[in-house]
Amino acid sequence: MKAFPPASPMTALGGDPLALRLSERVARMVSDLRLGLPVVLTGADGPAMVYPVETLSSERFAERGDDCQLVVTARRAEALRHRPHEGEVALLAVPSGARLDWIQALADPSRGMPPSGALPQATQRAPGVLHRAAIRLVKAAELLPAALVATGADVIATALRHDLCILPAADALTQLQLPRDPRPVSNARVPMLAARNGRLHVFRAPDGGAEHYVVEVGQPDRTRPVLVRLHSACFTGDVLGSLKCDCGPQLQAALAAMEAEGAGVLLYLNQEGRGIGLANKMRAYSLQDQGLDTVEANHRLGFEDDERDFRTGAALLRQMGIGQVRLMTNNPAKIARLADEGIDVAERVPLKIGRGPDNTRYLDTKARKSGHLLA
Ligand SMILES: Nc1nc2c(ncn2[C@@H]2O[C@H](COP(=O)(O)OP(=O)(O)OP(=O)(O)O)[C@@H](O)[C@H]2O)c(=O)[nH]1
Ligand SMILES: [Zn+2]
Repeated sequence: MKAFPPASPMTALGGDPLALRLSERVARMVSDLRLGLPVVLTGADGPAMVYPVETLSSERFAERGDDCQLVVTARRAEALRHRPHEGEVALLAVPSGARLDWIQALADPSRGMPPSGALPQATQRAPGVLHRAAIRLVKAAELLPAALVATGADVIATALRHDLCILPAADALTQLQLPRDPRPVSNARVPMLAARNGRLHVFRAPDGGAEHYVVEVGQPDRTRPVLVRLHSACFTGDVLGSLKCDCGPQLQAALAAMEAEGAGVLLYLNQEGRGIGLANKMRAYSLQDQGLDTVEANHRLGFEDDERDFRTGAALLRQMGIGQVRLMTNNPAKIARLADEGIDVAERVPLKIGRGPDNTRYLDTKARKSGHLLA
């Protein structure tokens, strides 16, 4: 077998500054998958070509080779009426004559459930690190959480011939699980309707991933707990004024409370749709229009209820020099995650606003299933 590029985390530290770091290689993989390109992961059973189900073209699908399996999350496998899976992912058989349409329908509930006779069988093989890494990669690309994994003798040769990204699956998985500490880029004064004395700080992930924003109101006293809101991006609620959730009113009320107290910090975390991305959130909304609640819809798509990583929020607070907070939230998980990261949550400040006829079911589901506090 031809040698393929080494990719240990030390790659770039040894000497050559142009050598790609592991984080950069993983970031490239994520962009390639969004483009519909395959990437190669190597594991205990050899190398495998990993194809993103959502963005795959039929021409590329036709080149996949015979030994091919569909990797989905355990949640999606259960939605496809497979027995409960213990691990994070499940492996389903792809018959050699399978059509791309059929595979995409298995990944995408908006295409309707295939008839029971057309559901795939589980494979005899147990999923491993390579399959977990494949799912984490497509999730990081904010695609439907499904990938085709194809093995064969010439995977590495093909990858080298076509300049495809190659990485050991274990390294990719480790990298994807690391916190991504954003770095400050720029900041400037932004007077807002709700808070005149505002300053917007832009932070960027070192791997080129999503930017996150910190809105600082006034000049918070860092020696005492700072009034803080961790707000996750909600294009529909924050920008469009959607009535399906309470995000827009919460955002404005948090800024107004900071203005009233004279100081505070709002983190605007770009983890749209509780971390699944806007396209998947709209898929979840379609499922909600068919009667599923917000948690069931995420599960039907193959996601967990909440895919956010609040380590980013803690890192932003540290960057802003804030160690103690009075957190504006109804979500106890946010308090727990910040505390895990060493942030002292001195007080929870409830943020009850924006309930209406269009979001009653959503807010009640969050209270019943996700532990949100009603008072
Ligand atoms: N997947 C999914 N995400 C949703 C849905 N409705 C709203 N969201 C997202 O949920 C997130 C709401 O985040 P936050 O405002 O931080 O709220 P929270 O976790 O409920 O907690 P608090 O508001 O602090 O009590 C945003 O990222 C929204 O885009 C939905 O039905 N499905
Ligand atoms: Zn919202």
